[in-house]
Amino acid sequence: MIELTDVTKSYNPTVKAVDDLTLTVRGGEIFGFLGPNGAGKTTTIKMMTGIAKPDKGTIRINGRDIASSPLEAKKQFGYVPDSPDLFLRLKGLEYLNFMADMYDVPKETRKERIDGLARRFDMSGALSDPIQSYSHGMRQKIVIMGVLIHDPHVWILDEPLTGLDPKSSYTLKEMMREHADAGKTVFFSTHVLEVAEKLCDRVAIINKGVVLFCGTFKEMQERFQSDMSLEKLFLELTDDE
Ligand SMILES: Nc1ncnc2c1ncn2[C@@H]1O[C@H](COP(=O)(O)OP(=O)(O)OP(=O)(O)O)[C@@H](O)[C@H]1O
Repeated sequence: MIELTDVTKSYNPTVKAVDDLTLTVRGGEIFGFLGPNGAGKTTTIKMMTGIAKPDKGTIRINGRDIASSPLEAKKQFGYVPDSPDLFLRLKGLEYLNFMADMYDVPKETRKERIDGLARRFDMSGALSDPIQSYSHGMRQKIVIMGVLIHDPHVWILDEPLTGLDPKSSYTLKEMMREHADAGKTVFFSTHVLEVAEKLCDRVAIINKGVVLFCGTFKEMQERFQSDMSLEKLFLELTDDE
C-alpha cells in the first residue's frame, strides 16, 4: 500500500510541481499514474521513493514513513526510474548480483530468481556481456530485473514500458498483473493510455501538480457521462484551453 497525504513540492517560489496531493494505492491493484508532460508524475514518484523531499505532507509505503523510517520504507519497494543511471562497465550478471547483495537476497534463491527473470525477459544469452554493449531496451530490462530481484512488495515504475519490444512489454504487463493478483501493489506512470485502459484497476490523472481524477475507468466514464476512451477523456480533462 502507498499512502500520500497532502504532499506538496515546489522547485521555485511561483510554481508548485505537486500541489497538496492525497492518494492511496491499495494492495491487489495496478494503479496507473497519468498526466501530460510536466504534470508532476516524476516529482511525485521521486518523493515516494525518498529521492526528493516534499515541502509538506507525509508518504507511507506499507505503513512505513519514507521521511522518518527511510530504510524500512525503502525495503518495501522496488523502483524503476524513467532514465536510470547504470553501471555500464559491469556485465549483466554482475549487476544483478550487485543488486542482490544490496538487498541481502540469499545465495540459494538468487540464482533461481536470476534464471527465472532472464528467461522471462529473453536475457539469458546476454548476462555475460557488459551492460554498455546492451541496446536501450536491454538496459531497461536489466534495470527491471535488478529491481525485481529482491521480490519487493510494492512496485513503483516510472514509464517502465518505454523502449521495450512487444514481447518484453507483454511479459512485464503479465508480471504486473500476477503481482497485483497476489495482493501486492503496482504503481506505474505511463503516457500510453491504451495500455492504462486495459491494464489498470484504477488510475489517477494529474495536471499541473493537481489530481483531476482518481478511480476506475468505469467511474471516469460515469462521472463524465460518456463512453469515450480513456485517451479522449484524458485529453478533455487536461485541455487547458
Ligand atoms: N529538478 C527540477 N528543477 C526545477 N524544476 C523541475 C525539476 N524537476 C521537475 N521540475 C518541474 O516540475 C514540474 C513537474 O515535472 P515532472 O518531471 O514531475 O513532470 P512529469 O509529469 O514527470 O513530466 P514528463 O511526463 O514530461 O516526464 C515541471 O514544471 C518541471 O519543469
